[in-house]
Amino acid sequence: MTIQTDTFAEYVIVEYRWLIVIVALLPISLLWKVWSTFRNWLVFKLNSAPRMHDKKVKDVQRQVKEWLAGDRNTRLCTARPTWQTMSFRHGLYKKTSTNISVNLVDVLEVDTKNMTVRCEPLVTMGQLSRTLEPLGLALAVVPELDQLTVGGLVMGTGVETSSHIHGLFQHICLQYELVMADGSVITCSKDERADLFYAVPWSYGTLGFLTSVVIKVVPAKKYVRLQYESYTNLPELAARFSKESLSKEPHQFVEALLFTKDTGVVMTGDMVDEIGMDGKLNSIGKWYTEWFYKQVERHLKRYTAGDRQPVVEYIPLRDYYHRHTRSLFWELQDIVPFGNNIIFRVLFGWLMPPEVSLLKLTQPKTVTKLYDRAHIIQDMLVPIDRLEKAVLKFHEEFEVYPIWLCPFKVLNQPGQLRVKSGDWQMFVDIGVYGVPKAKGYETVASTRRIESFVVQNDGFQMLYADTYTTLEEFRQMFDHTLYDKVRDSLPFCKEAFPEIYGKVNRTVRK
Ligand SMILES: Cc1cc2nc3c(=O)[nH]c(=O)nc-3n(C[C@H](O)[C@H](O)[C@H](O)COP(=O)(O)OP(=O)(O)OC[C@H]3O[C@@H](n4cnc5c(N)ncnc54)[C@H](O)[C@@H]3O)c2cc1C
Ligand SMILES: NC(=O)C1=CN([C@@H]2O[C@H](COP(=O)(O)OP(=O)(O)OC[C@H]3O[C@@H](n4cnc5c(N)ncnc54)[C@H](OP(=O)(O)O)[C@@H]3O)[C@@H](O)[C@H]2O)C=CC1
Ligand SMILES: CC(C)=CCC[C@@H](C)[C@H]1CC[C@@]2(C)C3=C(CC[C@]12C)[C@@]1(C)CC[C@H](O)C(C)(C)[C@@H]1CC3
Repeated sequence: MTIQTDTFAEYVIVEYRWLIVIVALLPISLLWKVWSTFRNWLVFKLNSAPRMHDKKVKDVQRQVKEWLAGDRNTRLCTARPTWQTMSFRHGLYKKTSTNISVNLVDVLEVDTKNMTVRCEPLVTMGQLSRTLEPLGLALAVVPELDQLTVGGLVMGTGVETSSHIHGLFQHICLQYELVMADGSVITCSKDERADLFYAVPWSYGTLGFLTSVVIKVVPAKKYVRLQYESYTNLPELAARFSKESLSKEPHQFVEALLFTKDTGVVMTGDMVDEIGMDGKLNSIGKWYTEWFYKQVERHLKRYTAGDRQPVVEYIPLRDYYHRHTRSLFWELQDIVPFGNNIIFRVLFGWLMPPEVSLLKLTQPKTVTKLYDRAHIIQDMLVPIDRLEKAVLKFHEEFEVYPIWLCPFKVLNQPGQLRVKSGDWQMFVDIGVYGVPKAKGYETVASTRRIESFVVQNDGFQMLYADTYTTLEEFRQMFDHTLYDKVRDSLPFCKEAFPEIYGKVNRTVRK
């Protein structure tokens, strides 16, 4: 890790964090994975979940009604411990609010006729892709870290390399079932209580408690045929990336990784059932294989060394979906520096990655301090025509590589996201995760400058990471018109839940 430390103690804690990870976290993570995989399998096989669902929803209602009957001097939030979530920080509001246990963890029904899956909010992406794969199905958008939950992705947001076709996670959700602040259970969809349906995404649990979601699925095939095209010039890379994202007949998956300001690899993929003659099988999910982004970097190096042929590979579908899980994008290299070493991979690779929740739970204060000072984790979402300009601005302020680029469509629907005109607008997610090398980098000031760049360019920010915006700026970034109207109309809603900003701003997150 290239972070500078002030004291020797800090140095030891940071440099040897891997020791704690190897000795304690990986074995505990393994036990947890074995237990939860077995439990999910058993519940789904016994098909007990649909019968239990109503009972579990009633229990959520009971808790809300108890709060209603009391003095109501606290607000409500889910009881999911903040260390278990995929957000970067711990939400302080959990300590001061009444915690409602929404312990709903099951896939309820796969409807192959209507091509939907109904599931409960704590179902994870890994669990869903594992359940759907044997049925020849997949979610239309599979946010790639497999500990992400359906509830978090609905109430926050989810984006993936098929989002240039299907939109964000919210755009593949067809119906929500919620327990409201008055204790009632309601469902909403585009045809039933449409205002509520469109206000739920990005509401961060401030309208009601989600208890089930109906999500669109698509037919799946065995492999993804992935083509890697390397570039050594940003305008050319940006042009190729945009053209593919906006094409009338685009590839099913589009993604790019930038390794410097001027070099990167554009990846386009399609599902196929057979391995063609133009490429080899690459099972990137196997425990001994090199981390995915390192493999991509190798293609770029080969290209700059003079081998100009685009490379084609066939990747098993589920391996593709979870391609960034094993290395948590490139965040794990700072925590387990030798994690990608061949000997480590062969011996212990199957234990990776440690559970993010356990990493969060055991994070020493010193590490938090260092991440505050010298680490950036942000996903900024800007219209795709600003891609080049945005990369240059990110380079100036952060200089962090790799940069993740993922195109996504925002449908022109009511809600928190603004679209200029037409039925939809194409955006790009620019993900920066790592240690900034830019001269004069200062976490708050640099992030504030990027935030205002994003607002000026009609973009917005993912809220699992830190936002330093003021309430006014936040309301400028996200359209609150429908959200405010819905909150005004829902009984007890304002008493029960803070505004979104009250749950995501930096001062309520530790
Ligand atoms: C007890 C145990 C023993 C294992 N032994 C071996 C072994 O001998 N050889 C071996 O190859 N693997 C081994 N693994 C790892 C496992 O086979 C692979 O990680 C597989 O991808 C996990 O799939 P899953 O659905 O069982 O688990 P999951 O619970 O879905 O995943 C386990 C972890 O692997 C990650 N993961 C899941 N699928 C993928 C994927 N396709 N690509 C990238 N990451 C993924 C997830 O992020 C998760 O953290 C072992 C795992 C366990 C729990
Ligand atoms: N590829 C991608 O798209 C990625 C997305 N992310 C982000 O990660 C987050 C998801 O992480 P995850 O750990 O799954 O979710 P979290 O537990 O962090 O939940 C996120 C928010 O959703 C609310 N929420 C979750 N479940 C319910 C429910 N049943 N009812 C009401 N509110 C609920 C939470 O409310 P409360 O605070 O009350 O618990 C919280 O405000 C999202 O913000 C997502 O954008 C992160 C990485 C990648
Ligand atoms: C939209 C997309 C694709 C987002 C990808 C986000 C990932 C890079 C994020 C999600 C969770 C995340 C914030 C996390 C971390 C790194 C970046 C992650 C993995 C780490 C592991 C960094 C190290 C920290 O000590 C700590 C353990 C708290 C966090 C946990 C969450």
